[in-house]
Amino acid sequence: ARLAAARYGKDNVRVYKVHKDEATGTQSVTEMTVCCLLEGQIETSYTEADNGVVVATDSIKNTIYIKAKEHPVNPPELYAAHLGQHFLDKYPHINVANIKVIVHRWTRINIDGKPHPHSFYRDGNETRNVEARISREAGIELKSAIQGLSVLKSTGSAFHGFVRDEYTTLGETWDRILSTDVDATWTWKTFATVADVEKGVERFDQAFDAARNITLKTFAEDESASVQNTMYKMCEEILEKAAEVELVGYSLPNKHYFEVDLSWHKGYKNTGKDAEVYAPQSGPNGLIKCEVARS
Ligand SMILES: O=c1[nH]c(=O)c2nn[nH]c2[nH]1
Repeated sequence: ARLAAARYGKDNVRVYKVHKDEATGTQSVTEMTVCCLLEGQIETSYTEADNGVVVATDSIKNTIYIKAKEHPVNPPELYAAHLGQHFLDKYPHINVANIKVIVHRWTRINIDGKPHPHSFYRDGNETRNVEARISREAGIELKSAIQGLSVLKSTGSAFHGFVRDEYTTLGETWDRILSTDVDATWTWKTFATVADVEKGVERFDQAFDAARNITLKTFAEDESASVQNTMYKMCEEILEKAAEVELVGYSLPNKHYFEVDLSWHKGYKNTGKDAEVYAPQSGPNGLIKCEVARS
């Protein structure tokens, strides 16, 4: 037998960092969950119980906190780059750091129309994520994402003209509910160094805001002919907006809402154009995926 692949580290490292603006007294908070897995000349720790090559996962966990103290945690793309590069700089035998940063939402509370200086609420399970691969050989590869942004539209979605054969029971519709949990990713050009990530660092927040706004606007305004076509439009717009992004992807569950026929009860009309009461389905669900490149 031979070791075909290996990476190890610490997962589910929860980190919180507060920024206190002395001038205004306003405090800002960031909460994230970090996974850091290392690759390199570590084979003998698996094959020969040689722990001399092992940077303990406990030390990796410590490093995640230390780098959060030393460096900004925003944007998460920059924090991930600093954290990953540390392992290559410190340990000659470590050649790749795989890092995932999941940033949770703490949205500032508005009290009587005024933003509160140090109070926040969790507005949804939506997260902003970064997956980074920092490699001695290939440089810094960053993939940013929005996950868990649940959206629904009560009309403005159709699905008809699809294959009809002896396997088909689904009726055509020109007016349906569309509901999904957005999982959008955008992959950046490769950065050679952390300095290159840092130069023009505003690109990351700008791309996140653009991706989120484009997703919501296109979802709301597109007279959707299918999930496929609507998500493709989102990809095109994000590519247009973010020059240094090379690839955009979506993975969207189609969370079905079934009409409930109530005609057996006093002849109630509740289907087609009279449908008001529906049965939201937990499963099965459609799952539509795509990746769109610049050209
Ligand atoms: O938008 C949709 N795309 C599909 O491929 C599909 N299949 N059933 N319903 C569907 N809705």
